[in-house]
Amino acid sequence: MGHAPVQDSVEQAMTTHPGLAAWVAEIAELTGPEEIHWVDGSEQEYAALTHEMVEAGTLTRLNPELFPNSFAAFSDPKDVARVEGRTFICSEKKHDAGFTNNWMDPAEMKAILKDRFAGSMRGRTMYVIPFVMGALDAEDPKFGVEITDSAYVVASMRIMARIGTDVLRQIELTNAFFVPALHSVGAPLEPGDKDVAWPCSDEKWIVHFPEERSIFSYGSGYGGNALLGKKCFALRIASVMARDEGWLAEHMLILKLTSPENKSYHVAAAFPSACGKTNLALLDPTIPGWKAETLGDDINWMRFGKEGELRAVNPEAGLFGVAPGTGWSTNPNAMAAISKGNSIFTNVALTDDGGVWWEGMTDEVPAHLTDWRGNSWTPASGHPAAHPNSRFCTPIDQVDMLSKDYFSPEGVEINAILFGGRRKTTIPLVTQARDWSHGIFMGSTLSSETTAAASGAVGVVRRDPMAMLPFIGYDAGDYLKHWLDLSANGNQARLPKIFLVNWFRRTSTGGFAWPGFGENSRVLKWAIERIEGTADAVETPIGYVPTLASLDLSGLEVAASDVEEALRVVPAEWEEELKGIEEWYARFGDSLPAEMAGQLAELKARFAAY
Ligand SMILES: Nc1nc2c(ncn2[C@@H]2O[C@H](COP(=O)(O)OP(=O)(O)OP(=O)(O)O)[C@@H](O)[C@H]2O)c(=O)[nH]1
Ligand SMILES: O=C([O-])CC(=O)C(=O)O
Ligand SMILES: [Mn+2]
Repeated sequence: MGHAPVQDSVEQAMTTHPGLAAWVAEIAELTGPEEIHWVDGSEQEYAALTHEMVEAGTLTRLNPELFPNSFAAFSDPKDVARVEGRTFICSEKKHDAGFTNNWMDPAEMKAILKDRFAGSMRGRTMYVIPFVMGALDAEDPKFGVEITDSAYVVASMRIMARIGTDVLRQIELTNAFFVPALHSVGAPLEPGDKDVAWPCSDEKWIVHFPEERSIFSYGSGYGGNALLGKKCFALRIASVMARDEGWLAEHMLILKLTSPENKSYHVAAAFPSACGKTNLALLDPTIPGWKAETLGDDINWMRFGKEGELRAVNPEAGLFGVAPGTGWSTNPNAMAAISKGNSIFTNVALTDDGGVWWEGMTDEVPAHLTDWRGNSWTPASGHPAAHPNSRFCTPIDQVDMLSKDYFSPEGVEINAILFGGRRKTTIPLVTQARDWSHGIFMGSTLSSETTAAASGAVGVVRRDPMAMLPFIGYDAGDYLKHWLDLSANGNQARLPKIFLVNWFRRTSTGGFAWPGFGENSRVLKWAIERIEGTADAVETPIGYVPTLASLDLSGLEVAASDVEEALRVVPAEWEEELKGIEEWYARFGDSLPAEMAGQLAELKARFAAY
């Protein structure tokens, strides 16, 4: 049963933190691994782990001349995305999970988890990963420890977060609280069993206990299901910490823009999964004289500073980006970062010379590939070579345009917040909110067509408040109230201006009305000119929309009529939209803040008078 070595390793006292030592011993006893490995985060350890995974067939080493120190992994075809239907918020009271979350009684859930995790690591190594989200020298560093039986998770966590011995020593030194995050792929090995390249279970449980701030993830090895510092901690658990401690944990990129006049601004933007955060975060502006630098591409922790200004930090250390659509023409900054190597790719296609490829990477499609399922592929195969949710996992410090402020624990002052979704109709390219409260309303009614980032149907319009629908760790109405209450304490004159954007509107002939990507710099320029009070706009019932002349379209090879289509406010479309918003707000019941109900009533009144 391997119990003796487990006890030995625990007693070799890898930590002086009594709570951590006890938790590790308890989990080892429950899950029964063959050995325990305390992750030190070193380069040697990474080299050894990736080497072992290559030997085991979990990783393919890429051609070092193309992608140095880089690997490709291929998941089980049933384990390719976050599983929202299997994700739970187990608060003591059902109401505290709200209508947007799956809930189960904590005691009932604990019993199920205990049963699933019992013996779940048999025949495997149990890794203990101390990690911190955000800076280790932050005023109040947010620690976690992930226990996992997946070496792929260890290697990926090393890219995505600060992990290892330095973090462990700091946890011990300050006797810090840490979020216990337990992960198992749920595929124990019995003596004589041969392992598979991507072990996982058909049954998946992604479970959060917000009151005790703990995470249990069973059955999946993929992305946000398994790299527990990311969505589970830095959004779901952190959103609850943020509510209790007076800050915000958001699904937002952070971007710094500098104008030709050398004035700098910081933009935060919340778009649902696979709706353009990484791309906007790594923006390559097409308008002359503007400079963009990135601070973050997925998660943003914000708090009010001493002067009541809203400050943002990115708690992550890597990019876990959607591969398809990331190419030299659309996102050269991401491509340059990836090309430096030190990356793990998951579910992309392999080229015959040992590199990787995905749809949209190059204009020219290779004549032959090995697709993500390991089959020989040609352009005639009739299906994509890379999975639509295939990902690159790359250290953020390989991004040439990384702002030096990324490393500052104080973060940067946010001047503008964008909310955006993927909508074929209705939502204009950009709309400025009338004021802060109206901006929160825009965020609370944000909608988007579903994508491959979560399992389930793709292309269905759903409401996604602040792009946080799958990530709010408590009641959604209380979450809106928290935004409103918190910002009331901020310096009102310095609150960011809020904008709603949609890069994905279609023309009547079906194509994208707006070219997107680097051209989105034109929209950001307009937003900044609105902050400065210099750009024109039309006041519509939904907010301020650019006049055609107020957008800088110089050098843009797009028909003015397409841009006009992108900007239109069509009352018939809004009649439908208002119905959707009403249905959405009805679902909040009593917990909808009155201020938001008031915003909806005002919007309806403005349309009635339009
Ligand atoms: N048409 C169009 N497509 C875009 C634009 N920006 C991003 N995309 C595409 O949208 C998809 C997802 O973009 P990402 O930037 O990776 O999305 P994300 O929000 O970071 O996604 P997550 O990592 O899942 O949170 C990719 O296929 C992109 O090519 C744009 O401005 N216009
Ligand atoms: O969590 C993941 O698997 C990837 C991601 O960033 C998202 O879905 O928003
Ligand atoms: Mn994301």
